[in-house]
Amino acid sequence: MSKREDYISWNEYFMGLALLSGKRSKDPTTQVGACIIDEDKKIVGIGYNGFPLGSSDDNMPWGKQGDFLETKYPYVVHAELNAILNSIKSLKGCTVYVTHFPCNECAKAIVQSKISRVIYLSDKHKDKDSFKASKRILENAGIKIEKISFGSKKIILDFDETNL
Ligand SMILES: Nc1ccn([C@H]2C[C@H](O)[C@@H](COP(=O)(O)O)O2)c(=O)n1
Ligand SMILES: [Zn+2]
Repeated sequence: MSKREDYISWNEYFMGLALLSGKRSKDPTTQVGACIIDEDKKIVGIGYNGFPLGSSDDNMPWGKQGDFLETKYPYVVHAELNAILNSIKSLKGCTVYVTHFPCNECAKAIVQSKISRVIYLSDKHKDKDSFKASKRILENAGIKIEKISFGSKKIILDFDETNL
């Protein structure tokens, strides 16, 4: 019997984990996931966007417009920051896979934690100033930035045990 040839690539594996992590997000508009790996391709941090620990989701707003204090924006912890805060070791030289290009606040945290590469899937917020600032922060710090695309590739997770 010869080996399987249609196994997933490392990029598909780690971005897949970032996408799966984003599925935990309760944000009704944008679900973001991040997965940090070290130079040995070991997963060292993972996260998604959500309210801070202990903040009941039922008491916090998920809106986007109107009174700033009644929107999600001042309260949500971004996926990249959660992945950094959840990390189990120093992140020097690590790579972060993130479903959406980091904002300026996450870019600062990425730089400060010495992550050296950002691989992202979507730049849907690219016209916002915070994302222009973020690109500047990352580029100025010499962080490698890569957009990956898998075309229309889909990975289906089947939880039916009889199909395993
Ligand atoms: N790189 C990013 C970008 C965004 N987020 C979070 C922050 C919010 O929960 C949501 C964006 O909401 P929208 O303005 O699209 O309604 O995504 C993140 O965690 N990391
Ligand atoms: Zn952010």
